[in-house]
Amino acid sequence: MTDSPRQKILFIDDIPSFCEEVVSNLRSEQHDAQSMLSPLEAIPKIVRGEFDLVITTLVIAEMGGFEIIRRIRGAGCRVPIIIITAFGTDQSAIEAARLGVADYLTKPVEKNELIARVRRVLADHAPREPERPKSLARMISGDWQMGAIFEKVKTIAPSDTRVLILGETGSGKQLLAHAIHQQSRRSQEPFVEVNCAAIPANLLESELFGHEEGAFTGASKRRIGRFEAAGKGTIFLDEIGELSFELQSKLLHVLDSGKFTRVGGSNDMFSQARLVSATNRDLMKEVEAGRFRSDLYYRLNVISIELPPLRDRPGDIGILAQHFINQFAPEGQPPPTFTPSAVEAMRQYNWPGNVRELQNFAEQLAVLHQAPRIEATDLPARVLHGKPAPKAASQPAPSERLPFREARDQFEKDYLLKAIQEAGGNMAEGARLAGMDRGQFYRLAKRHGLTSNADE
Ligand SMILES: Nc1ncnc2c1ncn2[C@@H]1O[C@H](COP(=O)(O)OP(=O)(O)OP(=O)(O)O)[C@@H](O)[C@H]1O
Repeated sequence: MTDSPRQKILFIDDIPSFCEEVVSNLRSEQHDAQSMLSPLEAIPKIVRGEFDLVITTLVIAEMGGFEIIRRIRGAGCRVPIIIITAFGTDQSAIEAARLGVADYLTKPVEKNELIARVRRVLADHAPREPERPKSLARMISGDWQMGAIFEKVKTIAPSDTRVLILGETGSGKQLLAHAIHQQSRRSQEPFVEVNCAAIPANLLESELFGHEEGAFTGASKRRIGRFEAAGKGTIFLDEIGELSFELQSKLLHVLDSGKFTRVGGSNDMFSQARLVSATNRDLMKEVEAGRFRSDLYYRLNVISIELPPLRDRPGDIGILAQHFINQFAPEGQPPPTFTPSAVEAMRQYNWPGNVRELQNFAEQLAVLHQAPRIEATDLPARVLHGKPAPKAASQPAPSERLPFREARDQFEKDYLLKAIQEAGGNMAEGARLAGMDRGQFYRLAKRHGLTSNADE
C-alpha cells in the first residue's frame, strides 16, 4: 500500500451478515470500508462525496440497486460504482453499462476476486496525469481549458495587442491581466490598475487622465492620472462595462489618437501604455442594448480571453484548494490535505464567487482545521449542502424551448465538453469515452469551438 490517504468504500445491502463479510474482507486489505443497510440513508452521503467507491447489490427491499445508481448519477455524482448480484442477466449488464457502472460481479464473490476488482476500479479512478498543475506568473491551474489560456497568453503577451478579458467575478481576471503584463516586454514598467466600478463616475475622468490645479472644487494641486502613471507599462481597466457613455467616448479618443488631456488642461499628453481591460458583463449585449459604444468594443476586443467559471473547471478545484491551504497554513504547522472524497464534494458545489470564494473558504479552513486530513464531512454546510454545480442543461420552460436543431447543437456541445473534461483535455481519450471515432470527435469539437491551438 502507498501512504496516500486511505480511500473510503461504502457497501450497501440489507443483509447484515453479507455486509459484515464484505466489509471485513475489504478491511483486511487496509481499505477504509463501511456498510449501510438503508439506501435512502446512504444516497445523501454518497452524493456529498463522502466515498471514493460504492459497492451495491441489486436486490434490496427498500430500493433496488439500479434505482440507487440512477439517483446518484441524477445528482451529478460520478463516484465509481461496483454492482454485486446473484442474478446476472444480459439485461442487467446492459443497464449497468448504460449507468456507467465501473464493474459487475456475480455471487458468490470470492474474497480475492473482490479485492482485485476493487483495487483495479480505484486505480482507474485515481486522479489523472493532466491534473498536474500548470502555472503562469502567480496563476496555477490543473484544468485543460486554463492550460490553453496560459498558452494563448504566452503567444500574445509579447505583442502590444489590446486584450479584453471576460469572466465572472472572482474568476481570476485581474491575475490574468497581471500575468499578461509580466510575460510582456513591458514587465519592468508599471502595471496600473483602475477598477471602473469602484470610483464614482464624476471622479473617474480625473483618476484616468489626471487634473490641473483648480480644475474643479477640491483640485488644489495638479495630479497625474493613471494613464500617465502607467507610462510605457500596462494599464488594466477592470469592470470596463461600467464606464459612462461620456468616458467611453474619451477612452475611444485615446485609443484612436494616443492623446488625452488632463481635466482642466489644454495640453495634449501621449499615452504609450498597453491597454488590457476586463468585464464580467456580456459586452456584446451591452452594445446591442445601446449602453456600450460598438466602436469602443471593437477597439478593446482585439484579442479576447474568456475565463471559465470555477464550476466548469473541475480539474482546478482540488488543486487550487490545496494551493490556498498550503499558503494560509499557520507557520511551522504542516498544512492539512484534502481527501479525494472532500475534493469530489467540493466539485459538486457551484462556487458562485469563483476562485475568490474558494480562497476565502480555504483560508478559514487553514486556520480552523486541526486534523491532518480534511474529509468531506469537515466542509462547511454552505459547500456541502449548497447549490450543486449544474451538471446538465435544465429543462427549458415550454415558452423558451429551443428549436430542435439548436437544442441538439447545445446537447452535442455539452456532451463533448463533458467528455473532454473527463479526459483531462486529451482529445483521443475524450473520443474513447464518447465511443466515437477520433476524427469525427475532433471535427465536432472543432465545430463547437472546443479545441485549442495545441490540438491543431
Ligand atoms: N488560477 C489562480 N491561481 C491562484 N490564485 C488565483 C487564481 N485565480 C484567481 N486567484 C486568486 O483569486 C482571487 C480572485 O481573483 P481576481 O481578483 O483575479 O478575480 P477577478 O475576476 O478579477 O475578480 P473581480 O471580477 O471581482 O474583479 C485573487 O486573490 C487571486 O489571486
